[in-house]
Amino acid sequence: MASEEPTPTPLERPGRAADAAAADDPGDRPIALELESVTKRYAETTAVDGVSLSVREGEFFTLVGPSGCGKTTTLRLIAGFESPTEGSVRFHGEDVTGTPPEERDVGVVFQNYALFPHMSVGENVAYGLNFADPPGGVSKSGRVRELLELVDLEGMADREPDQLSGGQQQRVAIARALAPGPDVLLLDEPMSALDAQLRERLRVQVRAIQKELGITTVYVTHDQEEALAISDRVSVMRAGAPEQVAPPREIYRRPETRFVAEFVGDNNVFDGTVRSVEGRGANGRQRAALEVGTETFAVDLQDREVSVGDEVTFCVRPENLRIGAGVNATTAIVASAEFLGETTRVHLEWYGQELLVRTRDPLSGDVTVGFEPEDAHVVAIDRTV
Ligand SMILES: Nc1ncnc2c1ncn2[C@@H]1O[C@H](COP(=O)(O)OP(=O)(O)OP(=O)(O)O)[C@@H](O)[C@H]1O
Repeated sequence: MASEEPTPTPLERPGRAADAAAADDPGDRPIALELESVTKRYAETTAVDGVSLSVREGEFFTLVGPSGCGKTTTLRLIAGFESPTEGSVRFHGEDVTGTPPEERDVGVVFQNYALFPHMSVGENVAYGLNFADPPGGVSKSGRVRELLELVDLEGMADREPDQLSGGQQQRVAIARALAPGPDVLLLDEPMSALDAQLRERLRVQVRAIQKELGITTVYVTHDQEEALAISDRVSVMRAGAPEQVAPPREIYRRPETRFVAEFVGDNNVFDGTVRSVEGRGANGRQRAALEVGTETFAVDLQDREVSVGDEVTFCVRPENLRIGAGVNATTAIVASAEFLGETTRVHLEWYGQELLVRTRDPLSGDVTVGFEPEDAHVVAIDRTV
């Protein structure tokens, strides 16, 4: 008799949220939405280029990348505002490629709030119901009240949108998108119109709302720091396709390509040639001696296999470049410094290449920097054979 039970509202989805919370690894949850080999072309431009990805139930999944890499188009393909030139979109295994947006059970939040200025906050949220009855058998006003409570705007129903701050307006837009109890929430750069402080506060609130509802969420941003802070998994996109899809820590610590290494956070990227490969050290990993210009550095290979003569690209995060360190030591010249409060970001000149290092103490002149072999991460190998 399940079909006779009222549809649960998102606020009443503790089962789903609890299930999602119980499964620590999002990889254990069923797939909520999937793109398979999706391409979108506009005349000369290929906006999305053969993208395959899947998002699990209750997952917060972020598309991040530079301007024009296809983030918004990917989101619009999921929403149904665009149809793919090739490929298919599936929700819970069901093909929705030809299904119009209003039949897809998605709530969408755009960058510019898009609230109706002549309607009150409460009327704006109620509009999200699209004249349908509220889910869960609650009254329309009850539904508006519970949504405003969810987004921390209780008591604001009678205000006009222009009496609210940008962050509050965006929370009204989120409440409106959630009103009909959608299965999936899609957010396209929802914070880019806000100042830095508001953005940081709103991203904590958005994550809390998403977790409370356990709602599958796809989020678009060009801000890599925001992507790392808010997501379960991140897809770093480049030229219409994902370059790496992984949890934030993995994206940061183990970027798979030079592009990801350079796009996400500060990094020092080196190109070297393998001169020798040592056996496994105490940590069980192989270590290579890499010639970079006139220097030779010892680099842990983690699980990568290299041969003598291979060209290898590796990176070392600025916080892992140690001043005065004895291991892998080399000399660089201080070019400039930016005081950031907790730390200072120092730009060093090193054989025509810029290196970044983070320190607490002021630096000047010539400095010795080094890094531990295990703090280097190999991002690409160009084999000689
Ligand atoms: N309706 C359209 N007609 C023609 N080209 C389009 C259309 N929409 C997007 N494009 C092009 O497709 C590419 C991807 O655009 P998209 O908006 O998806 O990128 P984005 O990563 O979201 O960029 P941004 O961060 O600047 O919003 C761009 O080159 C863009 O100019």
